[in-house]
Amino acid sequence: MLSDCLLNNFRITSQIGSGAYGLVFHVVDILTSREYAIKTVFKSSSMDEFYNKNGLNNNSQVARATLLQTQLYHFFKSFQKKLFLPSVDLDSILQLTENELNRLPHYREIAFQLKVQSHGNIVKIHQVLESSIATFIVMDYYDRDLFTSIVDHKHFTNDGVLIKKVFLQLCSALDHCHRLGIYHCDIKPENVLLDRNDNAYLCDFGLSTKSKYLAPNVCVGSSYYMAPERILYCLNTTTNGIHVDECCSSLPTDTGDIWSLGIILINLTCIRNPWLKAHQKEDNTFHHFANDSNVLKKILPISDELFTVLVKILQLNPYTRIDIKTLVSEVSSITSFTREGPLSKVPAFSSEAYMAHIIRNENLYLDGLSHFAVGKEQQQEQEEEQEEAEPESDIPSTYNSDGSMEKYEYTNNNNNNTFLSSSMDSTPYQSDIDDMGASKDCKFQQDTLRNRLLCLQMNFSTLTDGPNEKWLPDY
Ligand SMILES: Nc1ncnc2c1ncn2[C@@H]1O[C@H](COP(=O)(O)OP(=O)(O)OP(=O)(O)O)[C@@H](O)[C@H]1O
Repeated sequence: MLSDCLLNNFRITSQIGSGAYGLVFHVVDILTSREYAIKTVFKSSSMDEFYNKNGLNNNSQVARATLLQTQLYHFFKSFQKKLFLPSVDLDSILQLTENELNRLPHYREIAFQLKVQSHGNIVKIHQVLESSIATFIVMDYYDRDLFTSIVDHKHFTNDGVLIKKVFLQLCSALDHCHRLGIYHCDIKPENVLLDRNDNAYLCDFGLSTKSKYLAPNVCVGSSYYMAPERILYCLNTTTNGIHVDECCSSLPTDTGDIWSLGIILINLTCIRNPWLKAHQKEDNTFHHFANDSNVLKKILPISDELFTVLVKILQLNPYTRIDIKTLVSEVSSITSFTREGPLSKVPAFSSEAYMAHIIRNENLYLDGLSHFAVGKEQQQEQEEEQEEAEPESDIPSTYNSDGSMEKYEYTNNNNNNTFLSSSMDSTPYQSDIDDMGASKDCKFQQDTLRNRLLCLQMNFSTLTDGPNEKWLPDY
């Protein structure tokens, strides 16, 4: 419905996702032909107005997505399908105070992602465009998510090295977020994207928080992946293993993310979830696991080695859960994921292989090196054995012949200091270039468009002050 609509220099080609408050589109930059994803986050005030005006209730997810599409379509249509919107200076979003973020909750997601996106395994935001009904977040585009890749493409069933690579990259990204005081709180395969070389990128910071501690039973996240203390936190030491003296009004947030990593490790190795939710009263399987962790070995085809690691992750007591650094080290050195089949034998990562896969987080890499130095000879032997056993054609095509990965080019997008603190009217307006698609080869018009976009960069204060106040939702 929205295909062929133009948003600045981005042509919308298709819708690729939808969530509670927004829609995600695949777009192509008509100036560079590069692909991007644009996440459209609707302002709740404009949503409420729309629902009220049309006498609708906004409970169903499908109904919401359809209504969001309709609302956006009408918005584009009123500007002849060509919107020209100002971009918000990214640095100014990073400077927003807690008060300002409370007034603009959808900017919290953007601010947190901007804060951590220097890490190579986190989806990068390039621009934020503002309009009266929604904020448009321009991000790098990846055509697969981890869920589709695991479940539909069965991409990991035969490749233990790939499992390690993706999982360790994810650990690295999360460790980076935690070091910067950002806790994701919605780690799940749908929120991990993959590029053509099977590198992982964490996205959707919509539920992330800066709170180092959360109250027990704060139900945040997605049910399969949520830690037990977020669902049902009870004081009974005999059923949940948490010592009474450790029960308090708040529990660490980071260990909740680590629990979710454990479920993802099960997804990657077994293509299934262990339980529907970590609720002892409502989920029988989880209830049995809480009483005896050996249940995991009965319901999943996991090796003893993987079982040992999983038990350290899926500790009911958030204080005794494994930390990310140890987790990285243990998963790196694992030699079997399953009891039988292609994942029953996987190579332990040498320090070189580890470096090639996890180079994106220097802290994690440098601190983890000592672990690999010890067992290096043994690992070399294992690798040689592996080489002998496997024909060269079994090496995934995403690796170079020496086993290393293609270098990821990270370009820093800190060119926003060119913004003008413009006091212009920020109402979206139609582009005065008649057909931007047809003007692709015309350098003059391209330059005009570029200049136009540059001039339209604005400081956040221009959105929150004066005449632009009308863009702010009514909280
Ligand atoms: N940068 C991207 N590249 C490609 N696809 C993306 C990108 N960002 C998001 N998507 C797709 O859109 C879906 C929804 O995105 P996202 O999770 O950010 O939105 P959301 O509104 O927070 O959704 P939810 O409410 O389900 O968490 C993702 O699961 C993914 O499939």
